[in-house]
Amino acid sequence: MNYFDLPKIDLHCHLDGSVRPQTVIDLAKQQNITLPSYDVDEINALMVAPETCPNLPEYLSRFDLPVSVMQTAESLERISFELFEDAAKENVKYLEVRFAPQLHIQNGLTYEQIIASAVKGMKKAEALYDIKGNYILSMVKFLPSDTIPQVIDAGVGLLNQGVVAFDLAGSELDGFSHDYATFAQDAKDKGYRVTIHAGEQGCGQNVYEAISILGAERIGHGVAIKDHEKAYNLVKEEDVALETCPSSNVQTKAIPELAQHPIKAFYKDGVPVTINTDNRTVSNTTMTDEVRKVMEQFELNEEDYYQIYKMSVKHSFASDDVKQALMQFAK
Ligand SMILES: O=c1[nH]cnc2c1ncn2[C@@H]1O[C@H](CO)[C@@H](O)[C@H]1O
Ligand SMILES: [Zn+2]
Repeated sequence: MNYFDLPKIDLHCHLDGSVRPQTVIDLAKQQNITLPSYDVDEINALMVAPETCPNLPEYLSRFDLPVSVMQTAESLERISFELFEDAAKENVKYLEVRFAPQLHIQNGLTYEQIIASAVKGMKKAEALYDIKGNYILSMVKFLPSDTIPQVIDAGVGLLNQGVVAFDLAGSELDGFSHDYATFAQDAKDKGYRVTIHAGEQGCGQNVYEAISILGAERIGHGVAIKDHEKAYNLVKEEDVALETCPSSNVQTKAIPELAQHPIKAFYKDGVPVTINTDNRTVSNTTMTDEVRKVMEQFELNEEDYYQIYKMSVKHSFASDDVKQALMQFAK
């Protein structure tokens, strides 16, 4: 099967984890930011996480460098454009990108400016390439939560015009959902869809709570439900799609090795699964690579692929028109 040519959908991709190394260098020079090196391979090596990290926090440390150059409207717009361009060039037809506006205020940008810049870059790419997209606003749990309502409000003006959903990202402590219930409710009341990182580093109970307390319609990763019957059953009952990111899951030790990824068992048992990159640079991957890895490791065929593709369409936060167009690519 030609994985490059397949139409692909990525529902879980972080902007700051998917920056071209050369762009980090260009932007640092423009902004007079000192880098540890100006060699593209060395910068790349600093941004790519090891194939197996000791843990998720070690993986997350790789975001500091790209985030340092993502503090202006121009840089956010450029990085957003380039991410959509890179994805379009490998036949990704629909891409939901997430990022944390809270991480981009170091030079005084407002949350509105930050969100608008990312959306502007996406729209430029949509006009040029055969790709559609949307933005998900991630709230990072390692920052104080008091600014979350401001981020939610800042995105409302672009809701369903480039912004679609609310997410929680960052390291995962047991029981975190209890601390974010009012924020997720606020987002839902204002028209956001909800996806939550859960069951990645943490336990299956976190997935159960992300759905039952935060109203998650999709779960980022969710691998831990394999050991948690209550969460597993709730995911099935509520038809919550798992945003699976195979390479990232190996790197962060969410699973010991790809062969032990539960994606095939989930798929065969009717759990809605999708295949995604998580971070194109930090995980040193592409959608083509992620699809290839899953298909070859688990001996899935073209029919299986299109089943998964259709699940991605169904569970995407795209408009009905876009979903209909995406279905045209399916066999
Ligand atoms: O796999 C992941 N799990 C949890 N948090 C993540 C993952 N990848 C990235 N981020 C976090 O999300 C922020 C916004 O994009 C990133 O800065 C990083 O801290
Ligand atoms: Zn993620």
